[in-house]
Amino acid sequence: GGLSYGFYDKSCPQVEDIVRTGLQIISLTDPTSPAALLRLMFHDCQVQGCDASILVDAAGKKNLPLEMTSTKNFGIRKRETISYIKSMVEAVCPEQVSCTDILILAAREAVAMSGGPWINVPLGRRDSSSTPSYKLADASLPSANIGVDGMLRIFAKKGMTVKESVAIMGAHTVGITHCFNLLNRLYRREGGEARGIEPGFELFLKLSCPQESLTTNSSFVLNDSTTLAFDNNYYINAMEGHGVLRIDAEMSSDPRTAQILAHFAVDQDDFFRTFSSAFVKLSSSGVLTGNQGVIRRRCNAIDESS
Ligand code: HEM
Ligand SMILES: [Ca+2]
Ligand SMILES: [Ca+2]
Repeated sequence: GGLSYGFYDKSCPQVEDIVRTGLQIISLTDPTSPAALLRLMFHDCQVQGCDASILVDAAGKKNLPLEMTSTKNFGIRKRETISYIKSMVEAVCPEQVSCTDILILAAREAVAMSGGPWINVPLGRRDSSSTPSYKLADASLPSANIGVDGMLRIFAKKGMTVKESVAIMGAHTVGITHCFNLLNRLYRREGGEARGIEPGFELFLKLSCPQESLTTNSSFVLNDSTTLAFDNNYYINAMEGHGVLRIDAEMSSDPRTAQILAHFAVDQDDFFRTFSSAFVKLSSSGVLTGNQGVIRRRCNAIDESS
């Protein structure tokens, strides 16, 4: 509701091209940027809706602990690239395009640029004029050790089918996981034996993330074996017991998700189609439109006057 295709046709027809160019420049300097931007979109939309709240830096007299200080946002990277693209957009169409739409378009380009589907997204989102505290982020973002139940609940709230929920998890076909997020999975197993992990792969994860490394925060493993390519390898890996996170692994044995996983592992086209409809649902959740919210001039700051 409130979003439309071609929203900027009159006010900023160049915006989609500018975002694409910006992302090409950003990925040349760091080819892992597309993955970071895709996760950034999810973490923004999950907390107070898609409203660029995650981009705001604490500043001035309102130096509050904002959502970025939540440990659930550990590993979030590349927030500043949205401000960079925003400045490119402002130079051509000042005060027309929201930071939120730029973030969604950047995530869309991130998928396409990595070899995934090109997703047609409706636009017209506005930016929040308030930012939640870290407490809302703590409560709204999934824990790194979530299982199938919790995952399905999160995406059902966004109107996704089970198939779409499995498809949106395919975002883990790109990017990395820091060892910090594997602590519970590898060394503090409260629920007993891990499901869906092949012993050789578990050994590999433990060697990549020795217990001592978990406090240093910088070591990581790849989310799938083709970490820069948006493909269906994530599902093939998960079927073989090579899922990195608990959710990546457990979907292969849960009766609600196993067959969908097996299907995406052999049908990349259907994965792409289903991912696209799931992406539109995720990126349209809890949005501000019309006269709600603002169009920020700078993505990382909320003007005291507005
Ligand atoms: C229940 C759902 C999910 C859980 C529990 C989860 C958990 C995680 C965790 C723990 C990481 C590792 C972060 C790090 O250590 O730096 C990660 C990475 C990532 N996630 Fe998810 N995720 C979920 C859903 C999603 C969704 C819906 C998307 C996007 C549509 C997404 C995209 C990504 C991407 C692209 C990365 C790699 C980020 C990078 O390379 O910096 N995830 N996820
Ligand atoms: Ca948000
Ligand atoms: Ca991949």
